[in-house]
Amino acid sequence: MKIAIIGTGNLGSSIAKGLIKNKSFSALYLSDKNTSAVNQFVDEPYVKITNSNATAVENSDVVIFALQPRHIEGVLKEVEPLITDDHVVMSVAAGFEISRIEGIIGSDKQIIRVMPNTAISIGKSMTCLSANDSGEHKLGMAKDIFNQLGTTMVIPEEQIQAATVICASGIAFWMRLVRATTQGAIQLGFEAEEAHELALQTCYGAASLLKESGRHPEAEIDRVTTPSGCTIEGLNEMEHQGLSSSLIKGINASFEKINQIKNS
Ligand SMILES: NC(=O)C1=CN([C@@H]2O[C@H](COP(=O)(O)OP(=O)(O)OC[C@H]3O[C@@H](n4cnc5c(N)ncnc54)[C@H](OP(=O)(O)O)[C@@H]3O)[C@@H](O)[C@H]2O)C=CC1
Ligand SMILES: O=C(O)[C@@H]1CCC=N1
Repeated sequence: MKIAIIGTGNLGSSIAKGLIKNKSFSALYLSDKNTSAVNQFVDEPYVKITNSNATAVENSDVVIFALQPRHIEGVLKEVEPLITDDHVVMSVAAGFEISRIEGIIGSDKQIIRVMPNTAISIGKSMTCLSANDSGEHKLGMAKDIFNQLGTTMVIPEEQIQAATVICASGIAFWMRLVRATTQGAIQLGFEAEEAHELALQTCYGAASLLKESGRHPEAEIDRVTTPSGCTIEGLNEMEHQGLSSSLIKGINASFEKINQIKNS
């Protein structure tokens, strides 16, 4: 499989890193105006780094557009004459709907919207996928690619905005919680590095326990909260201060913003 990534910034370079780690391509073209984020891969076998989006498209089967919403339209117009019926066009651009891509390259082209997060660089992304009618039969192939880089879920396109908030932005929300826990641990007397390790491994343990046990978070919480103990004291204070409510409000604010991006 010959893959091109156009736009190798934060997310494009993360996807490249994950793909290179897995060696899951016969050629990987990485195209950007400024390739500094991927120059580290210059000696990797079958990886070609270029400033030419056209070269990347012409030499690939799958083209992943990892551009900011304000740039994707111009680049799609630039390479549109080179996109054939055999290409699978993937876009990770937040808020940029399949109908807008179809409006530029045609609804007969195979198009898949892909919404990963930056953990794709280490093979731990939650990646949501949606296709247009022409691209529907390529969803299996897309799942094969992205299952090597984490977990995938095929969803209707109407839900991609929500998935962007929960999974793509969501990784930042979780990191902020880790950071806040670290700050609390420092206040309780740990050195910063120790505090970070304590917070991180505890967060990792919580996610792993839920994933492996399949149990509801509240069932696991019940196993931690000793009656009249310190855990329920802390949890109740957090809820009095609006922990769950503030997370849900943040998720809704993020969703409102992405809908503004969609309509701009
Ligand atoms: N970052 C994330 O975690 C996630 C991002 N997304 C979406 O992915 C997209 C990319 O985001 P992100 O990686 O953070 O953005 P970045 O700005 O980091 O990356 C975009 C890259 O595209 C380059 N670029 C701009 N114009 C062109 C062009 N004409 N030809 C080739 N390359 C060009 C930019 O160069 P320059 O900087 O010089 O303009 C930059 O290196 C966005 O649409 C975002 O919504 C989706 C999920 C998660
Ligand atoms: O913040 C953003 O708009 C992009 C989309 C999701 C993650 N980063």
